[in-house]
Amino acid sequence: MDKIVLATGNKGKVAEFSHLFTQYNIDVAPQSDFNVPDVPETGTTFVENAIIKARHAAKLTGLPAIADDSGLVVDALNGAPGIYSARYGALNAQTKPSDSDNCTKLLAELNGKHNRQAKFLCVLVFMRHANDPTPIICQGEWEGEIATSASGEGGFGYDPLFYVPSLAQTAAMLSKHEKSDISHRAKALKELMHKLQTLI
Ligand SMILES: O=c1nc[nH]c2c1ncn2[C@H]1C[C@H](O)[C@@H](COP(=O)(O)OP(=O)(O)OP(=O)(O)O)O1
Ligand SMILES: [Mg+2]
Repeated sequence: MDKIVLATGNKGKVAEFSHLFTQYNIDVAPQSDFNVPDVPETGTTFVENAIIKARHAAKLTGLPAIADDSGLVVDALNGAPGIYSARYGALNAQTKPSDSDNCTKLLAELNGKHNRQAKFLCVLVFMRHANDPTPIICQGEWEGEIATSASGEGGFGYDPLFYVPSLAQTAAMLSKHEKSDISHRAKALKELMHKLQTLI
C-alpha cells in the first residue's frame, strides 16, 4: 500500500502513533513532512472534524490519509469539553491555549464537583483520497476520572489530570508502552487496522 499521511499537527499524537504503528506493517508520515498546515475544525462532531482533517491532508499530498479527532468528555460538565477540548482554555478565539491552560480551566470548572467521571474519545478516519465517498471510521474510548491536581510528566494534553483507577495512576504517569496498550487511540487504531487489512 502507498505511504499514508497522518493528518495531525499535534506532536503528542504523532509520538503515540509512531509507537503504535511499529506493530503494523504500514508506512505512515506526519503531515508536517509535507508542510500541510492545520485546517479549521468547523464540524460539530468528532467524525466531521476527523473527515475535514483527513480530506485536507489527502488533498494537499495526493496520498491516503488518517486523521484523529479526539477529546475529553466529562460527565459533570454534560460532556464538555468534548470536540472543543483543544480550544477549552483559550482566552480568546485567536490564541491557541497550551495543554496547561486547558488543564487549569478543567480544574476550575470541576472545582467543588463530586462526580469526576470522564472518558477520552478518539475517532479515526481513513480516506483513500480527498474525494473518498466512503471513509473508514473507527472509535475508541477510555474511561477514567479527573484528578484534583496534575501529576506525571509523560503523554500530552489532559493526561496529567486523567486518573485511571485500575492502575491508580494518571495517564501522564504511564510509560508510552502502558498508555499504548489501553488508550482510546490504541483501541481505535486496532479497529482501523483490522478493517484496513480486510480491504487490502
Ligand atoms: O491521549 C490524550 N491524552 C491527553 N489529551 C488528549 C488525548 N487525546 C486527545 N486529547 C486532548 C488534546 C486536545 O486538547 C484534544 C484533541 O483535539 P484535536 O483537535 O483532536 O487535536 P489537536 O488540535 O491537538 O491536533 P490536530 O487537530 O491537528 O490533530 O483532546
Ligand atoms: Mg485540532
